[in-house]
Amino acid sequence: MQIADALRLAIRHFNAGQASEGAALCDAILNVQPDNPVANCLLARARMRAGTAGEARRLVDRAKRAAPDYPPALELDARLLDEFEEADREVVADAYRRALAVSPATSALWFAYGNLRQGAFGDAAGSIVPYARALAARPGEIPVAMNLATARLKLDQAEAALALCEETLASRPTHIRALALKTTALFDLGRPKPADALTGFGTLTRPMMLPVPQGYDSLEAFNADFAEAIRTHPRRRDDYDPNKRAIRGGSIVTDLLNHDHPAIRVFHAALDAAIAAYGDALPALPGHPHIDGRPGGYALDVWGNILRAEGHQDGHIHNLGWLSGVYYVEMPEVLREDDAAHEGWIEFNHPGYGIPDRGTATVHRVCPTPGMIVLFPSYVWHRTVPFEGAGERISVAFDLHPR
Ligand SMILES: O=C(O)CCC(=O)C(=O)O
Ligand SMILES: [Fe+2]
Repeated sequence: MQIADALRLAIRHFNAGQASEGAALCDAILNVQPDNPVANCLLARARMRAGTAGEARRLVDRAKRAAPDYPPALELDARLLDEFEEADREVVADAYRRALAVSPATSALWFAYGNLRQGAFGDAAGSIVPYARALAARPGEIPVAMNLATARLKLDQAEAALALCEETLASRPTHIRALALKTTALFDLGRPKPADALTGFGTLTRPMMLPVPQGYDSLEAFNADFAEAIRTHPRRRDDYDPNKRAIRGGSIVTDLLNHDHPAIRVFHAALDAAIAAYGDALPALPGHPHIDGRPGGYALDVWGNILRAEGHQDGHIHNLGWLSGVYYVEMPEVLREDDAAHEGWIEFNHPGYGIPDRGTATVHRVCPTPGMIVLFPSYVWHRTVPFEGAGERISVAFDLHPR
């Protein structure tokens, strides 16, 4: 087989998801032509996908030496520096600029460069043009539109942010991030009424009490067992990635229900009952994205949070859910209904992810008590207020993933 034919076949394999066949062909080509830039880059991309970045780096460097302006080599070089090698942000920025000079119509490169400006550089203004170029190359690309809307909100350009949200919602009316950013844009623009209608405090966002789980006389007795189950859970850990979790200080328990403990078993049924009661009480609001987005079935993702003094949750939303909620298991002494500082409370409508709170949002707060469950659409921003003093604040949060 000619080299050119072998490369075509390798590309066909990769495109069909047959990575090992594609890689075997690239290996064979590189045995004959070790510097072949196409084979080196194809294989490097496969290695990067598989997470073996060191191997990818060796292949990319070889491609770059053989063909310094070969666009895929420059693109892979930038992505390796950015995503795997923890390179200095200036080095990464240079690499993206070099890659963009030879591939000025590659949406993914502009998107990645915009994310570098907004993220590592904290330069929202510098991310606008890259995101706009990304959208020009791929109109309507939702992740780009959402990151651009986020940058617009940081720059106090709520009108432009709102337009981006509406554009996304036109094709995806229940898109969680678009609804969250839209809420903030509306508050920023001094239009609290439609924003409040999205949050629906008292109807869509509301506290209720958990029905007493089977086999227990009271929520108090249940919470004592449940707290013990959470504290001793085999997946309790402190070493979570702060880029992936909103919790600051404290421990988490992932996949909480997946552990054989009597309190966990009965909690699941009580939670399902509470969710069903929430659904039964939902108002008829035709055209409302939370109501229209109600799924026929759902899967539960449940995790635990153990916070100590000064621990808290930054403002966030739950991108994968339809409905989210928090059940309160054990609260420190300091939490009180009459606390003007709201220590340890949950607060709604303060945005997160670096989006400023311009003081125009309708902030709702709930003082959690053990046995309480607070439910809210997954697009409603929420955070917790840090608290001082002794004791642990144990909550169990969950998402309903549409199915
Ligand atoms: O503990 C709380 O009040 C909030 C928890 C939360 O928002 C979460 O775990 O996602
Ligand atoms: Fe949350």
